Amino acid sequence: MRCGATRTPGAGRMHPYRSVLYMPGSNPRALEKARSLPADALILDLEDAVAPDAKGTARDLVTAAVREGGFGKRRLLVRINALDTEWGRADLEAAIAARPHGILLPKVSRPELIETVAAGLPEGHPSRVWAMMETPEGVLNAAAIAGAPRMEGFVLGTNDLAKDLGTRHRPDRLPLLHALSQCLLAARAAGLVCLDGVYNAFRDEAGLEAECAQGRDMGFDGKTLIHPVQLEIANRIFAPSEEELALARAQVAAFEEAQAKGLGVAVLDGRIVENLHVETARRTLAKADAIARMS
Ligand SMILES: CC(C)(COP(=O)(O)OP(=O)(O)OC[C@H]1O[C@@H](n2cnc3c(N)ncnc32)[C@H](O)[C@@H]1OP(=O)(O)O)[C@@H](O)C(=O)NCCC(=O)NCCSC(=O)C[C@H](O)C(=O)O
Ligand SMILES: [Mg+2]
Repeated sequence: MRCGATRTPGAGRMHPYRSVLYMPGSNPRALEKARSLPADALILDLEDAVAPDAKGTARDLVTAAVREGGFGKRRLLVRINALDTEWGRADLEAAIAARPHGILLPKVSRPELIETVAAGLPEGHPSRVWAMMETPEGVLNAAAIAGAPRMEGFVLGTNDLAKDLGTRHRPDRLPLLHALSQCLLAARAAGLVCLDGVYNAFRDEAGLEAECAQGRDMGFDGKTLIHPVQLEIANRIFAPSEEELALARAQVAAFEEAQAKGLGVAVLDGRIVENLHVETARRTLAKADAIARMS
């Protein structure tokens, strides 16, 4: 999907990630409901959404749900507790045994953590590694983390990041923009998926829509979400619009026509269309196809 990435895209890159819904692993009703919700991916959470005395139950529920399946084309990530907590090692072992699409590690600050987890995945194991980017040290090490083995994606943890940076929450997210951009740069350089953080006020539709549009314009693949009511907005904002698709088709057609005449550049409505624009156009069309395949 990310044709401009410097690494050959894996199968995960061909999947849309417009909407990625967290659900507490301790909530069987939410786990069941998730099988029919219109999310591109799900994060079955064992970390912050789960109270300490429910950690063991959540681990059992989540791994049973992954094994049972029934989630259709939705990709499944299991977010485990940090390996230096009392639950982390058991979570990792259980997640490896359950074989979700991705194992999401919280509060990743250094590439060595990814290397350790990747080394524990048996040869040919299907799970890829994902990193929560939510500590100042992690953001500073983003390129090294992105380049670590088995990595497939970054998830921005904007709540933890704001806490550690001491920033205030602002609608324009100005205090976080440097960190968001740095993680995006690192992810793109390594050909990874990159997902924006959550919008906490889940009943505030206008606020969510604005933040999704900002994340989309920055280049994120999609938004992480905390409540099903947020799905429609993320799915709509992160999908190519009809206007974008029409432009993409026209650019491809104009360029192919120019090429047939032996030209390297086309002109469409007074603007040049070069190879690189066609690459973007084809990516837009491929994204729409991938979204269509979700239903
Ligand atoms: C925020 C919530 C606690 C609200 O829950 P609730 O009051 O139950 O909401 P509703 O009554 O409106 O729910 C309506 C129905 O939808 C289901 N539901 C609710 N949330 C989810 C969900 N996330 N996934 C699936 N289904 C969900 C309810 O079960 C109801 O179903 P029904 O019975 O059929 O009517 C709750 O939404 C929630 O717990 N959300 C997830 C919170 C979470 O995961 N937080 C951790 C991730 S965020 C984070 O950690 C970010 C990062 O690390 C950072 O640092 O930024
Ligand atoms: Mg967090």
